[in-house]
Amino acid sequence: MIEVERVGRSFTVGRRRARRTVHAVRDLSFTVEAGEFVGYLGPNGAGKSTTIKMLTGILAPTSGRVEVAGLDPTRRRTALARRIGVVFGQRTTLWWDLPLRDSFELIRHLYKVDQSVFRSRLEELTALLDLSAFMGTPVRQLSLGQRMRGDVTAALLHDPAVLVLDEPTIGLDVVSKAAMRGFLRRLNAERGTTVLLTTHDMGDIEKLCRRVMLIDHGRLAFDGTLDDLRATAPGEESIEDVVARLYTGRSTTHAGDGLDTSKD
Ligand SMILES: Nc1ncnc2c1ncn2[C@@H]1O[C@H](COP(=O)(O)OP(=O)(O)OP(=O)(O)O)[C@@H](O)[C@H]1O
Repeated sequence: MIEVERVGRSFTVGRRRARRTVHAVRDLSFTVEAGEFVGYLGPNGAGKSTTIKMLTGILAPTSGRVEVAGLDPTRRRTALARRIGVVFGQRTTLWWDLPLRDSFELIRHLYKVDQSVFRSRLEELTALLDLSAFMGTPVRQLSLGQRMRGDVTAALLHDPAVLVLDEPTIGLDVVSKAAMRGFLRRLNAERGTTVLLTTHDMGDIEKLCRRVMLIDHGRLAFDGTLDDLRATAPGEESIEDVVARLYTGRSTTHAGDGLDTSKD
């Protein structure tokens, strides 16, 4: 469902003499099969957002090949938009001044979702995400948790095969977080939606992901199951500590995972 083959993305920053190249993503390869729920971890600045932008067609790779749901994201961005849903927890894709209901209606038009499909999908998502109390509320007046549920709904109205989530639980209280996780788990288990999740919340990873990929300095530093991840640091008690070890490069390499924390 997602194929990333030897992908690199660099940026030129600074002016004149201060000009330099930032390698945000380097020689990155991985595959995500249909129906998987994969956590995509990495410290700040590791290259997660850059990867997501390449998967969704916002950025073109400098080198290598990306394919999502059978399409090249950069060349077929519009076609791809019908097959994937994207949620950026830090920003909304909804219209700030419009009631939630109207934002959904606009999305229906943009994605050309059939009216009857839209109605039944919205009804289902409204029930699952408990939206009815604030459907008529302008997005600017929604709480963060309500807005996030609205954004997730917006990303799923066209029933995409792939859902890419960039920090979907950021800032949510424990109850809202649990509800969001429960919803995502069901979406993956019952509808078979493929999910790629970026988060700094290890609770998300433990509760949702069987497989975890970890990127550091633009390179894939780990790809394995949650148990494999724990096995990289047997002495550590929590998954936070295990991941912190990997981030700081103090961990010993887990057999076959090719941990690489070099900073060249
Ligand atoms: N448009 C850009 N121009 C220049 N440099 C960029 C650009 N976008 C990203 N970078 C750089 O690329 C590197 C990777 O950034 P990216 O946003 O992908 O990291 P991230 O893993 O998503 O981090 P965070 O967890 O903080 O969101 C960083 O060094 C960042 O400064």
